[in-house]
Amino acid sequence: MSAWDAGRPILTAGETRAAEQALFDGGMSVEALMARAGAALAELVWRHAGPVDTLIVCGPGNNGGDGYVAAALLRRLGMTVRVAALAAPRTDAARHARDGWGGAVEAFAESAPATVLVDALFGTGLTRGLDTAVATKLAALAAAATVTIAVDLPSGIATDDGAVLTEGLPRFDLTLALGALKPAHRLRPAADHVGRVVVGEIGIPTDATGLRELARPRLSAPTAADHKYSRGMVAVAGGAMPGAALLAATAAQRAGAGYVALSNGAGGGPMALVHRPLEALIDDKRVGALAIGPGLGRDSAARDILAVALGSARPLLVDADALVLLGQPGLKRLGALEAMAILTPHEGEFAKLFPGIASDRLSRARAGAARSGAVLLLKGSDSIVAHPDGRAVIAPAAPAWLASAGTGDVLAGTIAAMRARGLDAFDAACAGLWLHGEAARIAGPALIADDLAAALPRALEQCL
Ligand SMILES: NC(=O)C1=CN([C@@H]2O[C@H](COP(=O)(O)OP(=O)(O)OC[C@H]3O[C@@H](n4cnc5c(N)ncnc54)[C@H](OP(=O)(O)O)[C@@H]3O)[C@@H](O)[C@H]2O)[C@H](O)CC1
Ligand SMILES: [K+]
Repeated sequence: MSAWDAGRPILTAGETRAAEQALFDGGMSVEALMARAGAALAELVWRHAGPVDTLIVCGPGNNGGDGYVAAALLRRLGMTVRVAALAAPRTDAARHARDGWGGAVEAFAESAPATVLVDALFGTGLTRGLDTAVATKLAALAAAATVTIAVDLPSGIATDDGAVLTEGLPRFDLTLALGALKPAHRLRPAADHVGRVVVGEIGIPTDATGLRELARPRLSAPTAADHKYSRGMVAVAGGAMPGAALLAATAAQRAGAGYVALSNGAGGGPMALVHRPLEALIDDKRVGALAIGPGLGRDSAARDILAVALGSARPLLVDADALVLLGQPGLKRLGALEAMAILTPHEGEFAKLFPGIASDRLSRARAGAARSGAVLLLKGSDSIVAHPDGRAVIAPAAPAWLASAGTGDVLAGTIAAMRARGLDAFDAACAGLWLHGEAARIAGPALIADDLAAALPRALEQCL
């Protein structure tokens, strides 16, 4: 199974509406779908919070409708549940749901807090930030609650680009994503507000998605028929700063490559690391991935090394300094390569390589991939892998301890190992990214890049 198929689908607001419409066209009513959403919400509240007093705040759209349905179901279970409305329902389905609740509806502005707060104010239909009074009240209700649950999305974040449109928005404990994840559940800063995300299956079709969540890769263990080259041969083109290239090379070894060679190294590193000149490596057809950038430097020698790498037919991974040196002519050459390359910029490198692409991170990653003809991994706490064909994968937040020197070099080496073992450029970037995040979890607080490389085998073990 490819990394693409394995990941959970992520739908934008528009895609969610289209998917729901497909159900309606097939004869399902909005009310029936809302009944499923409300049942999923009631079950979540019941299971997670138990029979404690609950306040469900409902907005005017179908997000509010889900809240009324859940309120009626929870009342039937004997729970003490109150409903407060920000405004009267504006859709037929939401009106129908409120009628089904039939109980008292408090005014949102005057509602008293409860142990459990359920936010059903706005979901995918939010078009702007909350009014200040609404935002202040929501924050006060959340602060007074023991458990906070958001329906589909915390009210006040944009569904598609991860923007937080509302100041003082609470951080929820739990979010029930209806039908599928949305980009805001994974893109920061919105993702900082969703807490644990549970997907409530309501039967909407998700096959048409171009976006998925990063999934654990499935990797085969070596068999008796394997030898060091069949397990993947990685070349790392070193330069001015040997430590960074050494980290990348070590990571490639620890990520399971059978043979790793480093050029321009200053010696040192594991005994199993082979030191060979770049010229000898680029003509070696057994090299399944050539990583360039970590420790390369930006001087004229670095430019020469990059030119040699770009002239080779080996599958390339371009990182760090090499991204900065690449420039527009280099980008053009990348797109024309036989083997699809992988670019791994952080935001700063991305901005230098793709001036003028100013948009949200997801759109930027996709535009960079399309413009370069390469798989692009935009690094950050919510890393994104984009394919030139438009597909993209978002990684769940990785440990913030990763913000430390050399961790990017480890990522480059890890991805190179995945590419050399035979994965295509997109799957290799996804697999490497997953292993990197998992290694960080294993390495724990105050990790340094060396620990990360050392933790890779245990991360790899989980994929076999
Ligand atoms: N579509 C379905 O059949 C189902 C959807 N589900 C749930 O529904 C929501 C999406 O519902 P929708 O009605 O499209 O949108 P919302 O409930 O999120 O809100 C739309 C209304 O809110 C107004 N609005 C938007 N932003 C604000 C704001 N900042 N302040 C005040 N009012 C706002 C908007 O009106 P405007 O014209 O003023 O923009 C709408 O009246 C989805 O998230 C699911 O929870 C069910 O799951 C299944 C069926
Ligand atoms: K909500």
